[in-house]
Amino acid sequence: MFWEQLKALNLDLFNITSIIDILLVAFVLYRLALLIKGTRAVQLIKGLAVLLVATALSSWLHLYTFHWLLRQTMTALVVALPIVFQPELRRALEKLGGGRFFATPAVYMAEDDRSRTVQEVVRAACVLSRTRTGALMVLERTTGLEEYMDTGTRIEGLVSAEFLVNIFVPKTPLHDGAVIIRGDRVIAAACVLPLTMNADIGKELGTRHRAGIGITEVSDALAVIVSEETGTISLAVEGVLARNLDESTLADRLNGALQLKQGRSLAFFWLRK
Ligand SMILES: Nc1ncnc2c1ncn2[C@@H]1O[C@H](COP(=O)(O)OP(=O)(O)OP(=O)(O)O)[C@@H](O)[C@H]1O
Repeated sequence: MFWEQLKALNLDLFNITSIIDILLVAFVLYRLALLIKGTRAVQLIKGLAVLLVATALSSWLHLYTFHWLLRQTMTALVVALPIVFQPELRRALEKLGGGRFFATPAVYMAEDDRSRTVQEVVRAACVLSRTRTGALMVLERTTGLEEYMDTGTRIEGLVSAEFLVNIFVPKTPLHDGAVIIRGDRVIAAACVLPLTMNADIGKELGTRHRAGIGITEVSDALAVIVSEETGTISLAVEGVLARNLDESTLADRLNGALQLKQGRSLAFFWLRK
């Protein structure tokens, strides 16, 4: 039936294969873009694009010596890149082998699973707040946070409030640093995050809050911070810190921020389901 419809549309096998080909390439490029977004590989790709354009232009304008110089630089880069980016390449290959290339970020999860994750994170934050236990929980959205996960200890356990509370118990091995959550999994704990350099942030805020804000400046992640000193719960989004949140406000904001932005990657969302 489907086949006949396609024939009626005058599409031959070559065209169908081409469509599949294009879709596959688009899918792989999209996943790669997600993987490198927010990492130092982005700068590298921008640099390479500039070099490529300059090489093409120099050839077109017959600037032979300059063109020769650029070509030599490109050749040297092809040799140097695998060495410089060895950790990133290894990580990408490990992911591919471990099936994590296809892991689902929370924004692409089914509504029920996502709200369960939010519920558990909020419950953990409230318990930690009551007991004045310092905590930093990062929820990955579309930017890959692999490089920060690698600074901590891999866990890959299902998110639950009890589990999260347990991680932040003082003097236990994983309590220092941040927990990073992808979808419904705690991927890593004791992770080191970049500190914000924003001078406008209150002097009373220490490194936990600065690290929480910092990660949201270099990625689209969300950071839930519980203060050890005051027990207050804060949420950092896109470099902005909302402080003193109560349970329902935190849940609303997390749910809102994790919802798939309208019109964004709906085809991919469908693929994930
Ligand atoms: N770069 C970082 N990445 C992740 N966690 C960090 C980082 N720097 C500090 N931390 C965490 O923050 C803790 C220190 O918090 P600090 O008291 O300086 O911050 P704070 O913002 O004042 O928070 P609190 O209100 O809980 O005291 C460290 O023990 C560590 O767990």
